Amino acid sequence: MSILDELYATIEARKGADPDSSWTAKLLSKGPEKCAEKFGEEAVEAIIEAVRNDPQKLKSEAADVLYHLLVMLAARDVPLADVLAELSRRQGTSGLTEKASRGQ
Ligand SMILES: N=c1c2ncn([C@@H]3O[C@H](COP(=O)(O)OP(=O)(O)OP(=O)(O)O)[C@@H](O)[C@H]3O)c2ncn1[C@@H]1O[C@H](COP(=O)(O)O)[C@@H](O)[C@H]1O
Repeated sequence: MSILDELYATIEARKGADPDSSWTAKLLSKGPEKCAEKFGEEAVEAIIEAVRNDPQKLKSEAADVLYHLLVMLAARDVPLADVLAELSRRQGTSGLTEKASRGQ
């Protein structure tokens, strides 16, 4: 099991837990829209560090982005396995082919 699988399982286990007992439970209790908003904030923070070219801070912000992506997926009951399967499906196909298949 990868660290992402383990983290997703931990996040899933926090659903319905006492919001005072865990940051994840508290965030999930605020609903999927709040989880999405939080993901957006963390993504912007990562973008800022990438533009500033601060690799140490970018590493930390990227970890926050991954964590909040998993919380957002869990909040909408989208299994991490489905996202990984989609990435697997795309393996070996050109990014240009992928873009064309979406009509872009
Ligand atoms: N990876 C993380 C992780 N990354 C970031 N965060 C939290 O996400 C929050 C985001 O930081 P912010 O400064 O934006 O949050 P804030 O200012 O406190 O909140 P706002 O008022 O801005 O909404 C911080 O409080 C971090 O602690 C995380 N919280 C939990 N995890 C993982 O989730 C597991 C379960 O955590 P709990 O649910 O807290 O037990 C942990 O063992 C970790 O592995």
